[in-house]
Amino acid sequence: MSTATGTPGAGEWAVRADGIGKRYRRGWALRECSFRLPAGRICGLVGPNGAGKSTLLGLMSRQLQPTEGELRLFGTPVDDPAVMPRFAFLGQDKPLFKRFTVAETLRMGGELNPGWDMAAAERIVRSGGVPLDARVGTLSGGQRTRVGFALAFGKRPDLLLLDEPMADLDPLARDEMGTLLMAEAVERGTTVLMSSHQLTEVEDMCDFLLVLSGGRVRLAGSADELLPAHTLVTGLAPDGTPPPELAAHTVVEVRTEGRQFQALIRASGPLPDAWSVDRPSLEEVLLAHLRSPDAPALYVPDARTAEGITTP
Ligand SMILES: Nc1ncnc2c1ncn2[C@@H]1O[C@H](COP(=O)(O)OP(=O)(O)OP(=O)(O)O)[C@@H](O)[C@H]1O
Repeated sequence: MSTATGTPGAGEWAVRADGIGKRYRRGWALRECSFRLPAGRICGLVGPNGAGKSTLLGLMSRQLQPTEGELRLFGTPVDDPAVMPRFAFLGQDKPLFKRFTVAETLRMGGELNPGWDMAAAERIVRSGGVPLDARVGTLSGGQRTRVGFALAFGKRPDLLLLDEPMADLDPLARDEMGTLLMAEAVERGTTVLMSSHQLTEVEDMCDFLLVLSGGRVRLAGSADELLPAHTLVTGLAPDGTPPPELAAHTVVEVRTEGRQFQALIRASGPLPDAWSVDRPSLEEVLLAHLRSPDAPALYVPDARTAEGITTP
């Protein structure tokens, strides 16, 4: 609920992280992560291998405990058992009992989860033509993923945490599961946080983005705001080096090829007329940030916690 002042109430943030960090024996996997994710969004969690995505999802799904900082789901601290019914987690390996039939698996879901929606779970399984009497061990990877989705959605979570759940699917099954995921999430207003290395999938499905690199947040915000903040500029680099005028802007990435440069920037003022200016695609913005892990971070206001995060 919004308050009278229009400030969102605590429950409107599906996730709120204040300075969270996670240290393993080898070192920090996540450090000083502060962001918030508004409820009802489909958020892509993007970052190179080892960026900390699984660790972050592990903290949110209570499989790991933060070393520092505070994490809240819908305003409730994540270590409070009251958050348990509010989220469901689905990872790459689906922990299903191979000897159970699909029907038995869904029944077990019902026994473990008080608000279980058997009709929704069966609909997801049936729409993929997965026989209810088949043993889970005999299903294909794609069919098992569908059963995993049925278990996750049957729980009727407010927050669905997905750690590359579609990585083992063929393009057709991926597309089907993506459509199913969006339809179910939109119908119920479920917040989804989904890690993926497939940038086109992120571009197609997600309206909010969280980009991690080296255990830190690099981009956080709605695609609608992050995208227009970036500009792709191209121009001449006569001596093979980027022009000094770039220094007036926040440069995410600059590349030169022969006597030309191309840069993804966040413009701080007018650009030289000699440069050609384009709007980048979301994939171009994401790729540039993945290639330039040290580029200055950007949080749009909705994603910013009250703590002073400085953004260029
Ligand atoms: N159980 C663990 N013990 C020690 N170090 C770990 C453990 N899990 C992850 N790490 C380290 O923490 C860092 C972040 O790993 P994490 O799996 O969270 O990244 P990721 O973004 O999910 O990567 P990927 O895209 O490869 O799945 C890496 O350096 C990794 O080696």
